[in-house]
Amino acid sequence: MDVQVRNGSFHYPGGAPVLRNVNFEFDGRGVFAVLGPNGAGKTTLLKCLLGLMPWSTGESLFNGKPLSDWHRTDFWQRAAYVPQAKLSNLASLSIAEYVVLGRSARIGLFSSPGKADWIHAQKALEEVGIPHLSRRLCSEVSGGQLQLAAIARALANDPELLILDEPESNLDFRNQALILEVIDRLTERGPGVILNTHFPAHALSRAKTGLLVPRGEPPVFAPASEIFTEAALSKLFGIDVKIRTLQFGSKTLPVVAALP
Ligand SMILES: Nc1ncnc2c1ncn2[C@@H]1O[C@H](COP(=O)(O)OP(=O)(O)OP(=O)(O)O)[C@@H](O)[C@H]1O
Repeated sequence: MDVQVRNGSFHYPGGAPVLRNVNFEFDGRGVFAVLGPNGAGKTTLLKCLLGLMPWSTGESLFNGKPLSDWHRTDFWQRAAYVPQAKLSNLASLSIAEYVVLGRSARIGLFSSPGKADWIHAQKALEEVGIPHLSRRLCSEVSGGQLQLAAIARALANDPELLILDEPESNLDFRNQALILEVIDRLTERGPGVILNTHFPAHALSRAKTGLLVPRGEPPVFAPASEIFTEAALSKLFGIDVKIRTLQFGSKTLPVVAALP
């Protein structure tokens, strides 16, 4: 699904502007990365993009159509959003029940999930490597496992567009790699991924295009090769950043270091 933001700006009621002059386009193929320091407005940007909070000015368009013209159910059958992990009020659900909720936009308002919905949920749990946790309560798994379940919940919806807000932040080294693998498999099959990440190496290794979100300045939209550079990242984070590549057989992996 093609995604565009035109002239987006946002301020909380009575507050200073958090975002201004947000302009970007993602063709819905591969990975689009969002990178910036804490508090710059990346989560706010994702919420405004998806209409979960209203842009103060500007608009989001999906497949060229303003979000306001989309039927909500139609939109949420195609898009899935994974916010930063929170247990909230879902603690009493099993992981399988939590994941099947990802099918909500495809299940009638007064209907219960059918066999096909449970199969989708189980497949999604397998995709993120935690099918064995399906009967466990959400309150009985770790923060990282809950994060994996949240991603499974989004995958259960078979989205065309997946929006991930810091999906790796709660995860150990192995599970971070697992999520990147899931993203790779997914984007090969078709769905596009918008990835808000605190890991420049993840943005650098996956994204074709992206958005740098500095604090208090308009975001910079450009091809990854232009914005995920030592100079741009050093300026963005206010610290000397060095990028090197490591070769492992046929794989080239970027390594990004911040030098104090
Ligand atoms: N409900 C709110 N009311 C007022 N200000 C808020 C609210 N939520 C967030 N903010 C402020 O808006 C700014 C942007 O917050 P946001 O969560 O979008 O940043 P972020 O770039 O996603 O940060 P992080 O990388 O730390 O997750 C911050 O300065 C934050 O303090």
